[in-house]
Amino acid sequence: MEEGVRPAPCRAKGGAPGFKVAVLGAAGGIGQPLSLLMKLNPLVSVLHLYDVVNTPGVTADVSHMDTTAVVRGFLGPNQLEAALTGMDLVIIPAGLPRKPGMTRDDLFNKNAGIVRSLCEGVAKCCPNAIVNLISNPVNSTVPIAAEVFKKAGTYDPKRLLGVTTLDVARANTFVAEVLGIDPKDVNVPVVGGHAGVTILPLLSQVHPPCSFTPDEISYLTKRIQNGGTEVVEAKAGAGSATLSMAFAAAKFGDACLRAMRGDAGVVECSYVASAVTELPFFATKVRLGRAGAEEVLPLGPLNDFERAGLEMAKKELMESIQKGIDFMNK
Ligand SMILES: NC(=O)c1ccc[n+]([C@@H]2O[C@H](COP(=O)([O-])OP(=O)(O)OC[C@H]3O[C@@H](n4cnc5c(N)ncnc54)[C@H](O)[C@@H]3O)[C@@H](O)[C@H]2O)c1
Ligand SMILES: O=C(O)C[C@H](O)C(=O)O
Repeated sequence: MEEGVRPAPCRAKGGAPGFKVAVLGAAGGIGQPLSLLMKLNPLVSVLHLYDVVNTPGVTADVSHMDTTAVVRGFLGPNQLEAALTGMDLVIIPAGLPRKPGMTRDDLFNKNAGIVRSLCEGVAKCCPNAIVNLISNPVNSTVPIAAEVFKKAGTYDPKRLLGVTTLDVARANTFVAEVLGIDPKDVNVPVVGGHAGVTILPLLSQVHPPCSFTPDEISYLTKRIQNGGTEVVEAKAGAGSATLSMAFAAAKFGDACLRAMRGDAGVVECSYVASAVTELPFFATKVRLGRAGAEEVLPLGPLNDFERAGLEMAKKELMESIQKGIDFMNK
């Protein structure tokens, strides 16, 4: 018979410098590869993995990677407070994913309550943590989180960031394919929100500067807006983007940590409280700093096609934002 795992007779290790990061929903399709990627991040000294199922196994597995971060697992609501206490960065991919035929908004009824309870935990146990919110529908879950923090008296708009990095990753990939260059050399700002027409790639502002034919603009805009659905349909009922999302979340989390360390010039697109439009939340480039989204950058010059897209995006976004706010005030 195999011997059980006994506590190691180890000598005390001095706390490694670095940040304490929690992943909520760590046993899920995104959560598992995201936990692996955060365990690889040298800026992370402590990694807390929380879920309502399967965290003991995921934690045992990830903790055997010989990288610096100390990994601890937490299972179920009774352990949420322990998972969150002392955290600097909380990444939230908890909640249901889409199946073919569903919109992200169809997830609202299940995921709104999950995000509310997790954010109540953040407000109580680590009110100064920076929150990276992934759970869909992001256009509504970020306003829900803001309302939770307002009710708790802990709201700092700079610290609440909706993760739209996957839209940028897709835009960079598809644009690079059309231009025949390496995606790592491409940067496409994607603004608005994270669903359908609210995902607005600014192809007039692509770096390196380039121009597209009307056909290319139409193809690229549709493909970027439809990227999530492309994966949902390809997975045919087995969920939505997990691996590319874990990659994108790890990239965004790393940008937040570098900025928290004091690195200058860290700029990423994110869905945040914003005065760039008349809407209370909007995704644009933001400059990240020690306190989170320290500066929300303007849209920059838009062409006629993008201006028309912006109007469509704002109409849908307004409804999604209001739905989130209403959920918290009913
Ligand atoms: N922002 C984005 O760009 C983006 C991209 C992809 C997916 N998503 C969203 O991310 C979410 C997760 O997707 P997934 O594919 O990992 O789903 P999944 O079902 O594989 O995993 C979700 C995990 O959340 C856990 N969970 C459920 N309720 C919880 C709670 N109260 N507390 C903690 N954990 C809880 C589940 O147990 C599960 O392990 C979905 O809402 C999906 O739509 C967002
Ligand atoms: O499309 C989804 O439902 C998941 C996610 O929002 C994505 O863009 O891949």
